[in-house]
Amino acid sequence: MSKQMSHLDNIPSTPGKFKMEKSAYVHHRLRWHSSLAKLTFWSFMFMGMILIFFFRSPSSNPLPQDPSRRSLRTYNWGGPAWEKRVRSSARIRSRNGISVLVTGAAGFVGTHVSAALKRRGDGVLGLDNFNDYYDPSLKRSRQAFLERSGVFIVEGDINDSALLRKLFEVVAFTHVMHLAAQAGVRYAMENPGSYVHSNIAGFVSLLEICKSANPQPAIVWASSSSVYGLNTKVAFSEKDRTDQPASLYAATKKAGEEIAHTYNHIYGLSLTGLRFFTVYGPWGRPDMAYFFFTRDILKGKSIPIFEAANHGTVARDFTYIDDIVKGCLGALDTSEKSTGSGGKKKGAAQLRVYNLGNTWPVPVSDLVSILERLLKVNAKRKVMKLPRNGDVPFTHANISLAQRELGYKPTTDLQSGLKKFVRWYLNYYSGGKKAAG
Ligand SMILES: O=C(O)[C@H]1O[C@H](OP(=O)(O)OP(=O)(O)OC[C@H]2O[C@@H](n3ccc(=O)[nH]c3=O)[C@H](O)[C@@H]2O)[C@H](O)[C@@H](O)[C@@H]1O
Repeated sequence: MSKQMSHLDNIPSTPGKFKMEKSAYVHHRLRWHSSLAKLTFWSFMFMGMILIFFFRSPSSNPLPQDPSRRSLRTYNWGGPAWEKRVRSSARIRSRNGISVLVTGAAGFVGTHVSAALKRRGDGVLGLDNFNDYYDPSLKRSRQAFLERSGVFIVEGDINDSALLRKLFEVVAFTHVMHLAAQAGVRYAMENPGSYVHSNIAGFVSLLEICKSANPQPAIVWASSSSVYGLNTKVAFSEKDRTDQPASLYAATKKAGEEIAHTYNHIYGLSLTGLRFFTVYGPWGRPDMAYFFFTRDILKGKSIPIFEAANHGTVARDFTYIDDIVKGCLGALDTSEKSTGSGGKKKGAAQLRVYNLGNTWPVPVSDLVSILERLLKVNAKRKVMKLPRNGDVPFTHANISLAQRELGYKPTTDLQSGLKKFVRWYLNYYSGGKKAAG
C-alpha cells in the first residue's frame, strides 16, 4: 500500500475533524486527494442511480400487466387440427341443445358454466387469454379440468377481431356467454387501463363480430352488483339508480350495460346482463376476500377486516357459484333469438338485466368467523376503516325479477357454500390439484 494511501486511510469520514497539527502542505495534498476520491465515488454513485432508474422505469420495462401489451401477445390459433378441435368442442350432443361460445372460460364463473353446459349436452367452446391478473396456474388447472369434460379453450383475446371472426366462421354459435373481464374492485386504482381494455374495448370488439355474424347469436354477459355504487335503497332492485359508480370497475360494467343497449337498439342483438353479487366457491378467484382470508388464516397472517364509518358493518350478499350457474343457464335458456342479420336489424330484440344474488347480506366479520370454524384456526383480525378505493359498505340483492323470469332460486347459505370451498381449497393446495373439482 502506498504512503499516500495510508495517509488517506487516516482521513476521517466527517469533515472538520482532521488533525490540525499536520503541515499545511500535507494538509493541502490530503484535502486534494480526499476531494478527488470523494468526487470519483459520488460520480460512480450518480451514474449508478441513473442506470438503476433507467432500467426500472416503467416506460423502458414492459410489465406483463400493461393491458395494451396484453393484446400484442401472439397466440397460436388456426389450421385444420385446431379447427377440428373447435368444431368438436362446440358440437351439440343433445336434442334442443345450444352451441355456446364462453369467453373467460378459464375464469372462475366461466369454468363452472362451461362444465354445466357440457354436462347437459350443449356444445361449448371456451376462449380465454390466460392473463396474469392472478396466478395463471390456477387457470391452467381449470383448463385441464374442462379438457377432461370435453371443453376446448381457445387461447386468445376478445380484442382480437380476426380470431373472433374465425371462430364464427367455423361454428354457427347460437349463444355467447360473455364472462371475460377484468374483475376486482380495488385493482382498478392500480391498473385502470386493463378495465377499459377488457370491459369496454373487449366487449365492443365482441359485439361487433356478433352483430355481423349470420345468424347473430343471443348474448348473455356478466355485469356486476357494483353498478349500484352509492345506492342506499335496499334491497337493490333493477329499477334503482345505477349512475353513481364508486369504482372504475363499476363504471366499466355500467358502461357495458349502456353499450348493450346500443347494440340491441341498432343491430337487433338479443342481450342479457347479469349483475352478479360477490360470487364465491370452489375454483374461486384468489384476489377475493374469502379466498385470501382462507390462505392467510392458515398461514397465521393477520387479515384486514374493513368497517364502515362509526364502526359500521361492511356486508356482502355472498352468492354461491352453483346458484349463479343456474342463473346463467336460466338466462341462456330464456334468451330469445337476435333479430338482425348481415349487420342489419330486422325487428325489436330482447334486452334484459337481472340481479343474481343471495338476498342475505352477511357481515365480513361473520364470514371470518365461519372460516375460523371450518379451518379450526383462529384468525388474526385487524379491523380497519374501509379504504377509499372503490369498495361500498354493503350489497343486498332483490332477486324477484330473476325468480319470475329465469326461475332463479338460490339455495346455498354462506356456511354450506364455504364448507364446500374450504374442502376444495385444502384438497387443491395440498397437492390434489388435478383431482380437485
Ligand atoms: O359483486 C360484485 O359485483 C363484485 O364482487 C366482488 O367484489 P367484492 O364484493 O368487493 O368482493 P371481495 O373483494 O371479495 O370483498 C368482499 C368483502 O370483504 C371486504 N374486504 C375485502 C378485502 C379486505 O382486505 N378486507 C375486507 O374486509 C370488502 O370490503 C367486501 O365487503 C368481486 O371481486 C367483483 O369482481 C364483483 O364484480
